[in-house]
Formats: sequence, structure tokens, C-alpha cells
Amino acid sequence: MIDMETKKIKFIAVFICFHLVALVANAQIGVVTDLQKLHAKIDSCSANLSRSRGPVIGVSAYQHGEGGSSVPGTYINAVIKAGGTPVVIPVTDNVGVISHILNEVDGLVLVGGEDVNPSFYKEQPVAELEKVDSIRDVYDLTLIKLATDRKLPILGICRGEQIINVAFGGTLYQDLPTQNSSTVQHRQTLPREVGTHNVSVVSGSELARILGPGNFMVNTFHHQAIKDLAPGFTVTAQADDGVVEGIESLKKLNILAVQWHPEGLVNGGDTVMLNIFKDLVHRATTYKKQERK
Ligand SMILES: N[C@@H](CCC(=O)NCCCC(=O)O)C(=O)O
Repeated sequence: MIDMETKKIKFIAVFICFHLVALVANAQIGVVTDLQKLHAKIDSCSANLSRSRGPVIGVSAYQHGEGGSSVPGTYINAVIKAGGTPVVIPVTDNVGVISHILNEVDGLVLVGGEDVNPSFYKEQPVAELEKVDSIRDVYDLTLIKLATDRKLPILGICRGEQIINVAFGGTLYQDLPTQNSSTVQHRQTLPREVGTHNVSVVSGSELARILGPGNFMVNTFHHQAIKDLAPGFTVTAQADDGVVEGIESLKKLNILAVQWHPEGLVNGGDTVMLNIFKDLVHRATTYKKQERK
């Protein structure tokens, strides 16, 4: 018969072990310049580290240099802080490669970048259209098609929100200042860790459940925005001038997107905006259990 005292000791022992594993799971090696010390640090991490990390989150990239791919570290760090395991998806037009990678991830982040070619929403380019990367457009649209075929959870950020809208039949203002001028500045010069304009989150939306209802100061780095909302989506946040700042899919799809950069605010210590990434990790964890068993 195990008496109460023994039960208490066992509970405390399990509690301490759990927190030790959680601490080790976030172990960072830091800067080491001696090979033996580096190997010792790696070995000191628990063998079951990979099992204690969260779902694998694919992160889209920019084309960089001669056919290279890159993504700002703020996106990567926000996924890690939220408990996910980020993997950068190389920019390629090889559908087999993208398909193979999406078979191995549990969620997807579509990051920011260049203007979307207006041909994808059947418009002629205006003079104020900025840099377009047609290979990046095809890559992002391929990611969206293959990810939604798999019912993968998606988080779109800035350009990511815009190209999701285009992918499902919506359109964009090609240049806000000339096509939808307002007093709200949508391109800040202050660092991305600083919010510079207000957004109102629509109560009853998933975004309101994630952030809480009401108003938030967000950062802003865009001159385009959603004009006609794609069918099957709803607006979840707007700036004071009515510019769409958040959308989410209705029913079947599993897509949430924002025009601002929560990863930049997270980089400045914003724990409320971290909840946007924690929501993606939660959705990815559910996907992993239900769709990839
Ligand atoms: N070109 C579009 C989208 C702008 C955008 O994604 N900005 C962020 C770039 C930096 C980053 O990826 O963090 C527009 O101007 O509206």
C-alpha cells in the first residue's frame, strides 16, 4: 500500500523532471569556438529533444541572389517562441519538391515580399506598381494550392495575406496612396518592433479569439492591400481608414492572415501578437494528430 507521503514525493519528482525536460528542450548552444566543447554541449541535450519540440511549420522564402532563398530571422524566431519547429521552404517551381516538403509539415507561414503580378487578378499594371518577382508569385501560389489541397493550417503575413486573397479570386489595390488615399500611413519608417497605426479586430472572429476583441497598434510596411475580398473569406481586422488588415477563411479551409507583421512585434517582446503564432502551432498540432496519423 503506497502511503500519501510516497505519492507526494513521486508527484514532485515527476513535476521536476517535466520542467527539466522543458528547459532542455529549449536548450540553445550559443557561441562556442572549441569543437570538443561544442560536441559536449550537443550531447548534453537530451536525446529525446526532437520529441519535445512542437509541430513542423513550413516557412516560405524570398528569392535571394543567384537562385537562393532567404527569410528574415524574425519569422523563424516567432515560430520557435510559439513552440513550433520551422523549416524554410526553398523558392522553386519544382512542384514535386514543394509537394514532398508539404507532405512532411504540419502548418505553413507565407511571409512578406514583393508586389503580386496584377495579371493574377486580371488587371493591367499601374505606374506605381513596384517590384514583381514572377517566380516568387508562382512559388507562393503553388504552396497555397498544394497546402489547401492537404487542408494544412496556413498563416499569411503582409504579402502572404495579399496573395492568399488573389489565390482565391480576390483583387488588390496596386497602390494605396494613389488608389485609396487616406491619412493613415501604411508604410512606417520606425523599426518593425513598433506599432504605428490602429487596427480594429472584428468581434466573433478567430482573430478576436486569439488576440482578444478591440483595438491594437500594429506595425506596417505595405503600399498594396486587399480591394475585393475573395469568396469564402471574411474580414477580421481593419485600419481606421477601412483598409483590410486581417482575413480568415470560412468553414472548410484553415487559413488566417494579417496585413501587419506580428513577428516584428514579437521580436520586440509583444506577447499578445505571439498568440497569432501560438494559434498556428495549435492548429498544426491538431492537423498532425488528425490528418497525419
Ligand atoms: N509588396 C506588398 C507586400 C509588402 C510586404 O510584404 N512587406 C514586408 C516586407 C518585409 C518582410 O517580409 O518582412 C506591398 O507593398 O503591399
